[in-house]
Amino acid sequence: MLKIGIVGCGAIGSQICKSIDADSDDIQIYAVYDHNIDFVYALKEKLKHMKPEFLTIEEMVEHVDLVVESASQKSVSKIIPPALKAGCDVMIMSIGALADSDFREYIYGLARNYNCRIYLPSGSITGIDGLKSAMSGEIYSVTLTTKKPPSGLTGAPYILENEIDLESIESETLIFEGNAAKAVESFPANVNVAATLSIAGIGFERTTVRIVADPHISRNIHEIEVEGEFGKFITRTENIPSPTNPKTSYLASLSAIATLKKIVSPLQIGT
Ligand SMILES: NC(=O)C1=CN([C@@H]2O[C@H](COP(=O)(O)OP(=O)(O)OC[C@H]3O[C@@H](n4cnc5c(N)ncnc54)[C@H](OP(=O)(O)O)[C@@H]3O)[C@@H](O)[C@H]2O)C=CC1
Ligand SMILES: O=C([O-])CC(=O)C(=O)O
Repeated sequence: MLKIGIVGCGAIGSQICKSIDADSDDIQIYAVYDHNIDFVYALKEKLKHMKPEFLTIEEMVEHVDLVVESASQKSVSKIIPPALKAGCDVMIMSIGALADSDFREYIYGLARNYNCRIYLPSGSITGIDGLKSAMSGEIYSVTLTTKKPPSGLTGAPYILENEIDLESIESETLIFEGNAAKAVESFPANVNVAATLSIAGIGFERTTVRIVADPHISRNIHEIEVEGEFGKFITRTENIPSPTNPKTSYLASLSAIATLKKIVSPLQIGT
């Protein structure tokens, strides 16, 4: 039985709990934590089989095998180092926090020293399997084009700093183009997938990101184009947003659940 603790009980954390509660004999939600205490109690009430404890990160690492971060980029530095130092594996959803190369190397070092694993789910994109395979040869370019309804970009630092009036956008508009390092810093709650692509592929400096606001779409669309020695692939994922957080696609939660199930399965499929 894999005992897990979840920090962050919003769209992704709640969906993980509900799905594991409904359908897993091999995984136990042992503990949950969110700084919105009401969210935690509301979630606990919805679970039919499991009765997770409400524990802080310092408390939960004493009991669980794996800690899931589904909170925010800022929370990652508070959650992941103590979990690894306590010998827990970790799964990170706010992958943009790993754009900081010093922090990234620090947690890779902790994982090596404490013999732990760091899981980074594919999230709301498709094509990570192909990119990982292609990385065994030379890659020439990786481009992510993310298209969201303007409302899905509200509150992003780049939007605020550049005083972009999202409500006045009437047609498909390119809002940002740059490398993944800058994209993740500018849109921390929108393009964690750019960080996932960078880590799986050619890095934050060489991965290109385009962010488009389109008032005529209701889905979060991620298009990925990879060119390399192998040839070229293109993926396009049209994501239904999570009902409780339109910035987050439902597939991101499903990907976290699939990663947990993969950990406890004897069958490892895909690259
Ligand atoms: N890898 C991927 O493909 C994807 C990653 N994400 C990322 O995953 C993370 C979770 O997403 P989602 O579930 O939609 O987010 P939500 O905002 O729906 O839920 C996150 C919850 O965690 C809480 N929280 C934030 N910081 C802390 C902290 N330090 N300690 C305890 N609780 C905290 C939040 O509270 P409050 O809001 O009050 O701070 C909120 O209740 C986000 O960072 C998001 O950007 C999202 C989609 C795809
Ligand atoms: O869920 C999505 O569509 C993508 C997202 O928010 C992220 O990568 O942070």
